[in-house]
Amino acid sequence: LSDYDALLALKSSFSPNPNVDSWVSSSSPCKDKWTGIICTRGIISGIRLGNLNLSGKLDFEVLKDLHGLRTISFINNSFTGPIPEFNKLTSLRTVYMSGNQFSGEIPQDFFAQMGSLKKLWLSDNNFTGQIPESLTRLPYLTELHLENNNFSGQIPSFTQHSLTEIDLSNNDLEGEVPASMSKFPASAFSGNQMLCGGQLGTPCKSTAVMESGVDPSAAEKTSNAEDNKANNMLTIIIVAVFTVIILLAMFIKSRTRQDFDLLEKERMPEENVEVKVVAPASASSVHNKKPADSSLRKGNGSRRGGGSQSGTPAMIDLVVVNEEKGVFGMQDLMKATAEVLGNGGLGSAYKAVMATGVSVVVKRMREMNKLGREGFDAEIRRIGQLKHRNILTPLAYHYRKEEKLVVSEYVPRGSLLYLLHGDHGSSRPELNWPTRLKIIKGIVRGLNFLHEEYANSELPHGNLKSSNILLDEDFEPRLNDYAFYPLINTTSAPQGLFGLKSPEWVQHQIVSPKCDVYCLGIVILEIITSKFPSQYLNNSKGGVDVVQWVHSAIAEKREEELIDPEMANATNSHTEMIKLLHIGAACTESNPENRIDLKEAIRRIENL
Ligand SMILES: Nc1ncnc2c1ncn2[C@@H]1O[C@H](COP(=O)(O)OP(=O)(O)OP(=O)(O)O)[C@@H](O)[C@H]1O
Repeated sequence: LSDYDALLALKSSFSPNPNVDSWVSSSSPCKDKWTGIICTRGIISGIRLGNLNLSGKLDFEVLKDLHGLRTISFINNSFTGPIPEFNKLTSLRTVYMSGNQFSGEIPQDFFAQMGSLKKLWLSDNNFTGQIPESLTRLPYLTELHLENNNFSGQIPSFTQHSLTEIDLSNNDLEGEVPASMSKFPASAFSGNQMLCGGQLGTPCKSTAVMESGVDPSAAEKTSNAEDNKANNMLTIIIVAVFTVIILLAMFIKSRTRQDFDLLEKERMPEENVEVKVVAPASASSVHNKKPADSSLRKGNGSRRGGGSQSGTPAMIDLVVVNEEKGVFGMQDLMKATAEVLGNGGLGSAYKAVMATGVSVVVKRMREMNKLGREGFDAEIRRIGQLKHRNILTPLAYHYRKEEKLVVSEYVPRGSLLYLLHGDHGSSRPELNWPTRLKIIKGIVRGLNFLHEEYANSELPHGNLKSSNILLDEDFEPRLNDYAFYPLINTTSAPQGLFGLKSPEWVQHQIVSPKCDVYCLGIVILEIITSKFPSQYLNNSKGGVDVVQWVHSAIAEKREEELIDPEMANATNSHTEMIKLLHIGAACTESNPENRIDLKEAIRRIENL
């Protein structure tokens, strides 16, 4: 369906109404300003038909091809029936359906494909049944309004940090408000008779009492002895719960520090013990330049490596492979304030701000035993020597058989993934075309550098994706987590490296530098469309299949639809954007034989 056919089909799905008389086939939705249609440079980005006395049913499936559509609002009308299938529109960011007469249960997985959804308003309707659990898995959800309905059952646990506004008041919800939602005020839950928990001031009865189905008024009539027993049980449970909470809080507080502690505690007995340490040939470690393969006495005095007491033999804790940010050791990391950044396919990442003011990221790698200590040392040392403005060079590493650390400079603006899809509130920097083009050019320059440095490698980068592209203050990109293919255990590599999500690996386990070109294509399409690629997910649930989308749009000559509406005003640059979409498509050809090579992609991009 063309845009205009799609809107006319939507119109015919609800009852005739003079308020949408401007929607007629002889005119155009954007140019002729159809009622409620919001266009951003010729692309339909919103439908706002609130307070227009509309009624009947809504068929949203007909809007499936409106790829620029981000917002729909039908508030305060008289629509009836079950929840309309706006979940077929997987790119929607805001949905306002409050103040209608929608009714019935919402399927639990209704929102499973709506990975971009940020704001959902379904308040003041007649919905029943449980709150759909799929809402708890929407990564960018910020506002959720379900108040004044008849939702029942327990509240599922919303753990998203993005969620800042929630209203579940005046429903029939029951049970305990999940602990993860304690930051929300009592008013968010009021008017639910059977709800209990901290902020409501109604302590919950013990599970045993609730599950036994005993009516509280009947319980009151039971003997004093039973009351006392129940009260005692309740007290024990409350005390236990508080103890657990306090322990948990203490544990979380000390967790990050412990994480670092663990890294160097080799679980040695307390008495002095001889350990063999293979000292890297020219390591600039904090214990500087030990002779290779030296036998070092390790005891209580020197257990906590990183304290570089001169002359004290100690285990080599942190091997500095690049001194650009100075020389530091494990103890400096241990003294640092640390925070968890995330958990990726290769391991978890922590930010640590050291006493010197230098901020670093420490990444714990789990599955890197393919080469052994010397091989690992050689590879990281080699990476540590790389110098290119679009490459983030690691600063140091720590080696243990069961776990490795790689330390890099912290890049304050964070990743391209966060810039494109993160929740920035109102402070998200404008992502105009020149900025996006600059980012893409920086990425290919960095990638080209790696392909030259690792000309003999099967997979020079191996893990190119938006979370591994960090941006400095001027939006200059720096590639991260590259050249790990030779290090990663064979069985873990497909899970850990995005390069192995290329079709030739998935189908035939073929690895080549062209896998990096495929990843580059995904990043290009992600940057132009601002869509989260489904290719980044392991379960193909959520995100947008940008490859399929671009290939079909090109075949049908409707590439304009893919361009992020935020860039719609840059009319002079649309030709360039479409050229870049074609380059992205050529990079993501599923057959590597038909895929352009990196040099060709770079030549075309540099010509833009
Ligand atoms: N040096 C850094 N500076 C700033 N942010 C960083 C840095 N390194 C990683 N991050 C961010 O920390 C988060 C977690 O990183 P991590 O590398 O663990 O996950 P990932 O990139 O999603 O997966 P993978 O393990 O496959 O690389 C990501 O959002 C990433 O962009």
